[in-house]
Amino acid sequence: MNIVEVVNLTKKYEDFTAVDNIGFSIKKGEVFGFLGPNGAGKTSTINMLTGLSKVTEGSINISRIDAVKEMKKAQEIMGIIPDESNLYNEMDGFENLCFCASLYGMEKEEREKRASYLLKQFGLDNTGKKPFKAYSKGMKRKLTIAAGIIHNPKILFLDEPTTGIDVESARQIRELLKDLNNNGTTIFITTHYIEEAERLCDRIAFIVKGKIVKIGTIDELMQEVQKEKIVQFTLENGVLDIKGVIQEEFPSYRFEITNDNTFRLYSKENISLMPLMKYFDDKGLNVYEAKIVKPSLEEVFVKITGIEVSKMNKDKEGGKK
Ligand SMILES: Nc1ncnc2c1ncn2[C@@H]1O[C@H](COP(=O)(O)OP(=O)(O)OP(=O)(O)O)[C@@H](O)[C@H]1O
Repeated sequence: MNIVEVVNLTKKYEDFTAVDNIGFSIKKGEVFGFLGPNGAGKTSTINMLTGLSKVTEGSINISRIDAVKEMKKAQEIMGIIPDESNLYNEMDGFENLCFCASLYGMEKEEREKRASYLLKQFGLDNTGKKPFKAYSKGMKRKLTIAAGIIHNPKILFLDEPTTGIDVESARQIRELLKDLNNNGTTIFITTHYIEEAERLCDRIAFIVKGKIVKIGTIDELMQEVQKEKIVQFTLENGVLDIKGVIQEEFPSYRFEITNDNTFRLYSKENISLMPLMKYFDDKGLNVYEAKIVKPSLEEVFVKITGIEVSKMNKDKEGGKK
């Protein structure tokens, strides 16, 4: 079942089209990622989905609510984590969370319980009376996420949640998001980190210059560029003298030696391991490892979008955030 359906969505800033007639849906319970470089239109899209910015054209349906017409109602089931924190500098973590909870109408006892629980879950329970402004970037981001889920939203929207923070905090945030998702929260996340999209997302949309150029599960995206199946074998003995023999025995596979002990078989069809293993066994060749070789998501991204990944990260780190 789809929890989000977006059709023909467009965002214009005067004459400039930042989001150009995009459409996608998000299934209940999945982690859906928007992956794209600086200026691709990720923030403009998430801001329209969450009501932080006006839709120029198109429709957004969230949990059967027409979010263009009834955004307030749709927002009740959303958690929104913007790219910049919206918390109060002078308040400590507990006070900030209690304040957010009060905005959702939670009773004092309930909000204090929830605030304490989240501080503990996010590893911020030892910050005491420290005001938000004295938090590190990673701590700030964690508290901002905790505030965004204070009301147990059904769907969480996060705009680049790990950009510009330390590696350990980023790892903790990904773990927390995984836990939330395992407990049933649907997640929409924008990122320019390919590894992050690969680690977290069930499905990914590649967005470039305001347009979605591809959507799929990681396997589907990989298949897009991988025209042949590849299996790599590593033998304990050398492989140089078996090339001709294998090619003769298994003529439908293409054979390539990658180093002294390793070779690869390529085929348009599935490669069946059993007959190969039996063949090697009969010949007294010990297989040390047999593994399926898949392209990396980075290769897929570069091939589909034509954007060099190193360029994407550099632009971003030197960019506005
Ligand atoms: N308020 C605005 N007025 C005019 N142009 C805007 C405005 N906000 C964004 N843009 C432009 O729209 C395009 C998309 O920006 P957006 O912030 O949505 O991209 P993004 O993928 O989130 O990139 P980033 O990660 O750098 O924020 C960019 O060219 C940006 O300069």
